[in-house]
Amino acid sequence: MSAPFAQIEALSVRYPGATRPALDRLSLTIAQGERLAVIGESGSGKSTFARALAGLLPQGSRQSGEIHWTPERPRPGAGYGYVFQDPGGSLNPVLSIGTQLVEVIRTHLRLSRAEARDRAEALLARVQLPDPQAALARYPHQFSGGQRQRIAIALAIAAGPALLIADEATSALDMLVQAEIMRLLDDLVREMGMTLIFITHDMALAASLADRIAVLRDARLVETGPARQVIDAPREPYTRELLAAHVDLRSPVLIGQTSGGRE
Ligand SMILES: Nc1ncnc2c1ncn2[C@@H]1O[C@H](COP(=O)(O)OP(=O)(O)OP(=O)(O)O)[C@@H](O)[C@H]1O
Repeated sequence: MSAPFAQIEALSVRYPGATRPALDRLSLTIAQGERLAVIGESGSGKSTFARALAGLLPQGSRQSGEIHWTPERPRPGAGYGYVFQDPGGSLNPVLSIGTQLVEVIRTHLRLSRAEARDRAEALLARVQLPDPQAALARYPHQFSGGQRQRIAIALAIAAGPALLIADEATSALDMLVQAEIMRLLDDLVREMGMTLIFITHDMALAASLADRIAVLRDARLVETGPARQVIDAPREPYTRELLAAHVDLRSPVLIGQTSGGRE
């Protein structure tokens, strides 16, 4: 394994007023540049794990255990970008796309307004948004769900983060659009050398995109290993159950098989 990016030791999280932990003594090492898929049923703690890594837990949550970051804890912007399931989580409905991108870019990079605008347009082109120049002047509601997610990705990567966290980034989208967005994320992660942590219900996506898979169940990490090994030879009965529930897993995945333009 290459150098560690985050060494997580016995990480537990309890939300305010909750009787049970949402994450229970999770230990895991994330390598620099790896693509880690976190899978598990609804409520198993996947988003809690992602939020804890990003320091985005709600106020009053109790977190214990340790996370050792190399070289240091990533901050929003150049440290990490976060893509939420609902692009509404990242987009401000009352500001134009250009204003939002330029603000993020200027907060994190020393660029003039004109340079930031050029970069914003280039980012929109990179996430394959049609007519990026015109898109800068538009507002979030003027785009489809898939396009909004592309814009949210552009915002998340605008400052060139070392880590990208994608929390069910495609599950609100139809299958073909999902595949296109995941392919885009895959390309961006390779191009920019980012570490990727992506949360999904979808074993097929995890199998096609991840180097490693972590399986959560009831707040605990039940299995982790190289993606192929977890898929082909799961150690835990629970992982086998998850796999069995995905009858389509061994059929060809959509990533790499679609062409743009479905949004
Ligand atoms: N803000 C919160 N306050 C209290 N409890 C919460 C909060 N967010 C999540 N929980 C609880 O913590 C547990 C883990 O939730 P989490 O959202 O991490 O699961 P998940 O695996 O991401 O689920 P999903 O796939 O449905 O998003 C669940 O029991 C959930 O109800």
